[in-house]
Amino acid sequence: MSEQCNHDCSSCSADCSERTAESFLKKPHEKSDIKKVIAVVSGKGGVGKSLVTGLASVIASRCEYKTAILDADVTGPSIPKMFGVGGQVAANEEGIFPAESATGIKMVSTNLILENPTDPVVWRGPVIGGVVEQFWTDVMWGDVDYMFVDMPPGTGDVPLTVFQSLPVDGIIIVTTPQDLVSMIVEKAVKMAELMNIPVLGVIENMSYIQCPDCGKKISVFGESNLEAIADKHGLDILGRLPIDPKLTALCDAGQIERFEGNWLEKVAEMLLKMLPEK
Ligand SMILES: Nc1ncnc2c1ncn2[C@@H]1O[C@H](COP(=O)(O)OP(=O)(O)OP(=O)(O)O)[C@@H](O)[C@H]1O
Repeated sequence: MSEQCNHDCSSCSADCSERTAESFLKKPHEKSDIKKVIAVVSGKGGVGKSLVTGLASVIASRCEYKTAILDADVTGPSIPKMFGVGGQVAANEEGIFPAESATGIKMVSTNLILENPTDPVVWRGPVIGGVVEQFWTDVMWGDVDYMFVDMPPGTGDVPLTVFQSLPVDGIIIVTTPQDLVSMIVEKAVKMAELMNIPVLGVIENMSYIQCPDCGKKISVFGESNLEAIADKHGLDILGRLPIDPKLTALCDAGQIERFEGNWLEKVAEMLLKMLPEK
C-alpha cells in the first residue's frame, strides 16, 4: 500500500496487496445507467461473434429492453455496418454521444470514431485496451438495460483488459462445429473462470445448412460435439444458427434488425429471466 493511499485503486498504479480484481473496474460516465453487461466472446476469429452480438441485441430490443452495443473489436469492427449505421459519433465537452440504429439500439465502435472507416487500426494492445475503456468511461450511454460487448477474438491482452475494466455480468461463447474450436471454447470457459465471470451459455454458429427444397439439415463441418463440451463444463446451449444466405445478405445490407428466425429463442428467455423488470 502506498503511503498516500486513498483506497481508490482506479487512480493508483501501485500493485499492492490491497488491490482486488474489482478495483480495476472503471466508472462509467455519470450520464450512463447500465443495468447488465453481457460480453460475447469467441476463442478465435471468424466464427460469427459479431453476428451473434448483433442478433442478441436485436432480440433484447424486440423484448423492449433499452439495448446498447459496445464494439470492443477495435481492430475489426463490424457492428455499425451490420446495422447500417455510418458517419462519426458526435461529442461535446462532457463526452461522446452513442450512435443509434433504426430501431434505437445505441452503439459505439472504432468505425464511428475514425474519419475514414476503411483506415486500418494499427494500434498496439495497451492503446486498444484504452480505447475500449474510453467507450465505457467517456460515452454518455444514458439508460441502458442490456449492453452487449462484441469482444475482440481470442483470450489475449485486450479481452483481459475488458474483463478487468467493465463490470461484465456474464459471457456468451460463440463457437462453430469444428473439433479445433472445442479446444478454443475451453480456453474461453477457463478465462471466464479465472475472471470469476459466469458463462451464460454457448451458441453454435454455422451449425448446419438447411436444404431449401426438402428442409433436410446438412452438417457442413461434420457432426458437432457441442453437447459433450457443454456437459463437461455445465454450459447451457443457447442456440444453433444455420449458415443462411439471408443472414449474410442482411448483414451486408446493414439490415440485421430485420432478421427472421427463432434460432435464439433461449437467449430471449435468458434475458427475460436476468432482468424481469424493464
Ligand atoms: N450463420 C451465418 N449465416 C450466414 N452468414 C454468416 C453467418 N455467420 C457469419 N456470417 C457472415 O460472416 C460475416 C462475418 O461474421 P462476423 O463478423 O460475425 O464474424 P466474427 O467472428 O465477429 O469475426 P471476427 O472475430 O474476425 O471479428 C458476417 O457479417 C456474415 O455476413
